[in-house]
Amino acid sequence: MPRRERNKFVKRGQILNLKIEDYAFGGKGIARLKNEHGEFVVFVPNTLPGQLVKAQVKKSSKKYAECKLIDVLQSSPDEVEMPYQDIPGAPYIKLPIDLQHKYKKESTLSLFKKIGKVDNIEDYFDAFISSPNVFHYRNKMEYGFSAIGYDKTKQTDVDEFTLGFKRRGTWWMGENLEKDSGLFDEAVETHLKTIRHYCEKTGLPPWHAPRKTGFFRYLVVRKSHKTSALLFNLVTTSHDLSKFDLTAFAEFLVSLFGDRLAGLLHTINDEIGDRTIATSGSIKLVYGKDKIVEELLGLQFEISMKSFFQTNPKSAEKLYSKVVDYALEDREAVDNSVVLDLFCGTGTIGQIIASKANNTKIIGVDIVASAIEDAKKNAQRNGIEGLQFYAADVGKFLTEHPQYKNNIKTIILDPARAGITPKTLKKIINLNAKRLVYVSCNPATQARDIEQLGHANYKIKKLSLVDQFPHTAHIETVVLLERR
Ligand SMILES: C[S@@+](CC[C@H](N)C(=O)[O-])C[C@H]1O[C@@H](n2cnc3c(N)ncnc32)[C@H](O)[C@@H]1O
Repeated sequence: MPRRERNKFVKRGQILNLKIEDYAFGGKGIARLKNEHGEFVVFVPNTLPGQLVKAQVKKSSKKYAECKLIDVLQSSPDEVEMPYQDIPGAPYIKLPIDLQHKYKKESTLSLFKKIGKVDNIEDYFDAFISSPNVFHYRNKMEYGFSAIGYDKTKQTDVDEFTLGFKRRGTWWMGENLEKDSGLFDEAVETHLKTIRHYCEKTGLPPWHAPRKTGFFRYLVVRKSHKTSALLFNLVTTSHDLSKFDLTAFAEFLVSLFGDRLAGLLHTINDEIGDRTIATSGSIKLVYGKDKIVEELLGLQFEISMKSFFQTNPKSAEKLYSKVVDYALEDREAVDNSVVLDLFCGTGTIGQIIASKANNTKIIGVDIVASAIEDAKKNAQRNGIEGLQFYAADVGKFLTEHPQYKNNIKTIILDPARAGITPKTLKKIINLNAKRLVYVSCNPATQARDIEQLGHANYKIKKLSLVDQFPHTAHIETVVLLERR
């Protein structure tokens, strides 16, 4: 054994049984090991205080180790029975929602203290906004086909046609979704096993991840919470396609969902990478329409299979209302002026502000051209004027448009999980805006950026947390910053 490994408290690859005692940001359970040298901390994602878990060490240093969860050996006394199937995407579903909120709030605020260096963050805390629907809140789900399943009794891999999600912690094994997971549409998930039986009966093979062969790959479903319409996308390889009757599959879906079925798309994806997004490849409409319409705060949005749209629309309404409240709190900094909506996606926030403010011009910028196209169409559809959208990298856009420097009072920021790059953040600071409303789906990178903004005299005025994804570790934050 190498010397470095010998000196460590635990070794990489080692299997440990751990009692989880605490909860760290991002859904990491904390266990503590003790020996004559003192205490050693072990993090295990997707676990919660009170559980006894089996985990494997992935990374080990002198002070702590990071593990991968293998199995929950004993539930936490806080957990309650649920009528739903346990899936990797909802590791905390058995924890009462109030406790989930408590863990999310405490761990997020402590992150702002540690990374953001805001010791008195509690003083700025405004609201914890719960999701209006705690269950069945999602509007999109990606189910995967697999040729390898898991035999629970024998605790081993088996050759099996599965449709559902990956087995927790594995990339090669699938697990059937036999009933409602409590996250997406109840009827779709109740019927998923019927869809699986239909596909299995064709005799065509599901995807075999290690061999990278097979026909059936994914079934993606989008739902409009406004109209209940369902849009399906069946992803297969091209091999054996002539043996599969797509029209008959569409008719079968109609027999299950009736007029809820808005459309069926078929995607051919022959790429071998299993991590390929399920909607990449050549896409063709088989039945109905390729779009569904969703409503948010009274505005209508057309959503295609590929376009980004908030996954929990009812909660997104709450999130957007908070963003708009913060922005409109100082009308003088919004009315009769230009507001930048940076990382605007499909332009939702900008449209809501434009519909409520007086004579405000919104400039939306996003790097994804199709999102900008959708943003333009949506603004037109809603009859909202005063919006201009640009498909560009925010950093490049700001370099190419120096006219905004010293001319902007309010900026909306809603970057992706990685946060804002230091170079772009500098350009945003140089705009010299009075107020920033910074929305984030990853408070860890937001806290990092807020530390930098602090050096440029932007101070937090208010902070709200929005629980967009109950039963997961995710939390969305809205922070209002003002320049002193
Ligand atoms: C969280 S989403 C924003 C969602 C948007 N506010 C909405 O409600 O539809 C983050 C967005 O940042 C965009 N993005 C990522 N990197 C970018 C960059 N360098 N420049 C511009 N946009 C970027 C992504 O395309 C994505 O739409």
